[in-house]
Amino acid sequence: MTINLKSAKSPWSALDGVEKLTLHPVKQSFNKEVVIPGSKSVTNRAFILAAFSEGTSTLSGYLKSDDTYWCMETLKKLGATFEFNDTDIKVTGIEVNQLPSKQQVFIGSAGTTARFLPGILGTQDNSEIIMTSTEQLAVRPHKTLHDALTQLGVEVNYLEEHGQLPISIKGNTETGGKVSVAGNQSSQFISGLLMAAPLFNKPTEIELTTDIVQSAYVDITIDMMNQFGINVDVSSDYKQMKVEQGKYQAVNLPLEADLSTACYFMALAALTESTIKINHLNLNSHQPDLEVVDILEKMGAEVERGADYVVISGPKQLRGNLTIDMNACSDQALTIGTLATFADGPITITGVEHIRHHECNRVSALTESLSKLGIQIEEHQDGWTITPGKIKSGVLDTFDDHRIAMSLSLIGTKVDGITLLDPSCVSKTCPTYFEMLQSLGITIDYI
Ligand SMILES: O=C(O)C1=C[C@@H](OP(=O)(O)O)[C@@H](O)[C@H](O)C1
Ligand SMILES: C=C(OP(=O)(O)O)C(=O)O
Repeated sequence: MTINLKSAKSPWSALDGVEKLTLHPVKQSFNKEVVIPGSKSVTNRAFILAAFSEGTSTLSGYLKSDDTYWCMETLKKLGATFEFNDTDIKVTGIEVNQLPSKQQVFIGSAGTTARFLPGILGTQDNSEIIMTSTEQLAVRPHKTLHDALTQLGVEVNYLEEHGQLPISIKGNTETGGKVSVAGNQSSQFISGLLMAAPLFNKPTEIELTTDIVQSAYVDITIDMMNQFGINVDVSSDYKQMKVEQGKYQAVNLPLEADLSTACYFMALAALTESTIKINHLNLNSHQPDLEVVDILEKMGAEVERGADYVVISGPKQLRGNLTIDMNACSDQALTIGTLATFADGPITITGVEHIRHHECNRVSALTESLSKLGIQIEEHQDGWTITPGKIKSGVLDTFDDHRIAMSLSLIGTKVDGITLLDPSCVSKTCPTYFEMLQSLGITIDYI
């Protein structure tokens, strides 16, 4: 019998009990501002690093969503304390080697927690942690990370299916050294090895056997390790990384807004001939989805880049006849794929084969969804060619995938009769997503 759960719903989820919703097209273009919630990627890194730091960190602007809730609950069960108000959270770190001797944790559907935590847990002596998840996360790729941790002396055991969650992780007194690992399935494996590295007993050298997908997420990791007092030595081609032993030190840190979430609002402006100003955006951020600003500009949107904001204004007609390699910012492949249906010529998206192993098989899920709406979409192993055409109304599955739901919702702001099933799956990273659309004047019927 499986100990994994079906649902990642948490006290921070929204739309409890809402089975579906119907969006109504925008009647008139608008000019509005939005403030985007905190970044999932930055929040979960900050929670984990703070939980393994000496002292108490204060984190402001953290994200409240399913992924961050289960990360926090897991760290609390491991001994970290979290005291929070609406904007700040104070995290007091776990004493070295003071993990519970045996503990079971549930991490929801968060790829970040699944890949960032096992290594760190393996640095602590005398403990056995059982990591369980949703069924969705259990079957995503993990084994490459676990094999690398085994090379470094961590004991990882599969409790049900080989290569899947749940796992048990046992700490050891002899850890660290050299490890070779592939980065072409998930950048999160590299981030997880890096975050654990300073806490191993020996200095750690990581050698990459391939390029890294979405490598900017590794930059975010290195940056945040720096902020918590640890330096990483990286070769210019990212193939060699060295980390000396050290202890993370508590910090006071404002956390960045989620640029992946921001993209849906930028896309909305581009699509509806509207103007949306996104406030409190770090335009020097490492978050790779910032590249969408340039993609929208290529598609004809007007962009104003301010010191800490961006304004996107949509054109009368989005441009197509483009081929876009989205390997570096693949969380947004679905967003651009959706916008492509409204362009003036076909758009080909390449480089995103690895998103077949995200929350769902995102490549085939978009093919299925757009085909259902009558759009011509040719699926490739690493993306699609999407040819704009007349779009029908329809009831669309969201595949328990927040990005499928948020991307397909954009179609409903242009086309009558788009209904999304299980809209609360947006709670993985943005529980307030549909409320934010409503605040921009979009009418939504909840059923
Ligand atoms: O490190 C991170 O915070 C993330 C890395 C990426 O995952 P992969 O590298 O597994 O594609 C990205 O898709 C995910 O949303 C967040
Ligand atoms: C792939 C994603 O999530 P995760 O952090 O679970 O990998 C995502 O948010 O698009």
